[in-house]
Amino acid sequence: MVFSNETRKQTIHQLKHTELDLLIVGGGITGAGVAIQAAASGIKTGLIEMQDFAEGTSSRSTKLVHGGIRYLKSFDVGVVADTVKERAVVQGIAPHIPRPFPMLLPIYQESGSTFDMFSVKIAMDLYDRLAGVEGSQYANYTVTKDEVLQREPQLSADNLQGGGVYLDFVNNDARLVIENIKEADELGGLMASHVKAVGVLHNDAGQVVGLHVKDLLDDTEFDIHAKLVINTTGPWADKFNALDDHEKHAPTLRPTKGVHLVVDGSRLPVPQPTYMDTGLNDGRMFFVVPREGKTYFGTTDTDYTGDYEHPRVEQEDVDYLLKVVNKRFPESHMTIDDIEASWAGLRPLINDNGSSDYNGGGANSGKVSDDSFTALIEVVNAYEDDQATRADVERAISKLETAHAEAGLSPSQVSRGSSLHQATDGLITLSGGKITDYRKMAAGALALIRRILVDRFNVDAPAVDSKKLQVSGGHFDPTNVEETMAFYIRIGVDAGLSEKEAQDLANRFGSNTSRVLTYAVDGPAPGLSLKETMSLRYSLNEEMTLTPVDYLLRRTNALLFHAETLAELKQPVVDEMAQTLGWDDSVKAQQLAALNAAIADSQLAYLKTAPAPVHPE
Ligand SMILES: Cc1cc2nc3c(=O)[nH]c(=O)nc-3n(C[C@H](O)[C@H](O)[C@H](O)COP(=O)(O)OP(=O)(O)OC[C@H]3O[C@@H](n4cnc5c(N)ncnc54)[C@H](O)[C@@H]3O)c2cc1C
Ligand SMILES: O=P(O)(O)OC[C@H](O)CO
Repeated sequence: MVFSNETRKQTIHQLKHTELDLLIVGGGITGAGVAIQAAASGIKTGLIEMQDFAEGTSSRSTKLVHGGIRYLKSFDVGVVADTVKERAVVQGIAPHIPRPFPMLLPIYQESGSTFDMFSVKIAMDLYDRLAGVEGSQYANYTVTKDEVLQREPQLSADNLQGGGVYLDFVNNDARLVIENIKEADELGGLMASHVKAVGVLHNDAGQVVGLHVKDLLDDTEFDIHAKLVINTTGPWADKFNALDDHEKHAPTLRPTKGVHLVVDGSRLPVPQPTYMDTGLNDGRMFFVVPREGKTYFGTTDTDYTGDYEHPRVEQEDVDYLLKVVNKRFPESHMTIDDIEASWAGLRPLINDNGSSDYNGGGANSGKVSDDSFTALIEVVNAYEDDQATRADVERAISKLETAHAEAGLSPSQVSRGSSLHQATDGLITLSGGKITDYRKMAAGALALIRRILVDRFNVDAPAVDSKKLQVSGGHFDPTNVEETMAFYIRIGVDAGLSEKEAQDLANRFGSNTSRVLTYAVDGPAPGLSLKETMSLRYSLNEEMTLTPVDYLLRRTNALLFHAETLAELKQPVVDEMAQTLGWDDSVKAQQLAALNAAIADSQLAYLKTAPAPVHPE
């Protein structure tokens, strides 16, 4: 049991009895990126995640590693420059995960268009230059209206001018997280899922020295002591900071919900990822992405104040996305009954203007939100009562210096930049950003963490080159992906798999494939194929997979892109997990019920069976 339910018990024991150098709270891509770099530097690192790893936003993205070409329109060149350069870095450290897949950008002449044929070429040239792909096989080019329709004959031809084609990457977001977490564990990090931070510990000097946490698997509570704590809780960042009763953390997040829907590829056949204006003059662009015989499309971008752990797809989200897809693909006549799966996630957008050094500020508008204004007044009052320092006031003012008109920005206008901040009690918060620039965000945080460790604690942790720090499964030459995959496919076939099955495992597990193949020496588990047996047993023993939903949604994506296999797959998966994890019948029944609920939610059963709205005559 390398990274499993068994080893989790030992990890919890160590977290209780070790003073860490660094405690990370939040096991999405941001926390995972910090964990792998900290552990690689020899920093005594712990990470706690209250759900499954990646169960928050980092398994609910558009599953792209991309620079956000549309951000060029709002001159957020800083974010684009950071993220588009990071595409190649992420591919280099996780070569079995992001794959290059040129994007088609159809251009329509209509009010509110993001680009026209002239500006799209400028944007693509800038995008390529920032990414360093000019002159390569992936250099961008424009195509005529006929060429666009040749590629996607179902696209509406009305006002279609032509299109652009430029490089971006498709990604497996949840897999990228778990591979970082596994590597951090391999490097000595203490990684624990289903542990929730419920309080912040301070010493007599008012400095943060750890967290009070709850193991959600057995409801026990305990303290974890650490020299430094970093908040990487994404959309929850303000909620977590509110636990810190020694500090007045101004709210910074403006979470917006984004929804994706999945249909069979035959219902919406696109040969490549396609990105275009919605055509509703709402400032939104819209992805349509082919994946494993399906097509998914999205997203919405709406302010959100609901349940952060379970953001739901609502009728208005479905109506919006179907309206857009039926406008752009008028022959598809898509309805809710075509939807096979769906997911909703929360963007951790930074509402205030105190973005990190990674991002450009916005035009100085002078207008600020009530929250920011109140926070400033409170810190000035505290200063006058000798409860805050001059630095606190200066920090609050600096947050307003390049103020966006926060209240005036639509969700899609808010920068996708990141923020790195240390409060006076020492608590560090790394928030915002995207999956694509997670490595760079973490590198910035590690530079701060290493500086504090040496200045305050005389802990001198060596820097690592995070651009070469490969994740689990990614230990091979990133310039040789096809040949490496061919090798793992060959050994998979030798182990009794079909070519297709071997390819699936090689794509999923990369350089770990050799270990995966050892997990079915005694043949397939009852009701499972040899491939599924290998994959499930490896995932239970080496990927901290604790529930059927962990496996079918986040470790394999079957729930999203292979809905037709679930009826046959779910019971044998639950049976094999029960066998391995020692579940009694009642636990088994609970797990099967939770899986059925997750499948029903993904398939929008609660909307499909809802009575049709009664329209007044
Ligand atoms: C619809 C949509 C589409 C997107 N598409 C893309 C894309 O294609 N490419 C891209 O690069 N980016 C994309 N993004 C942005 C990207 O998904 C996010 O920036 C990124 O996933 C945020 O990761 P995170 O680790 O900061 O947050 P999360 O992944 O949400 O992780 C935070 C974790 O903290 C945990 N947590 C919270 N409170 C506590 C606590 N008290 N104790 C313990 N744990 C706690 C949560 O359970 C959660 O797992 C998209 C986002 C959305 C919503
Ligand atoms: O935040 P947006 O609007 O750029 O949308 C996120 C995309 O779907 C992929 O990053």
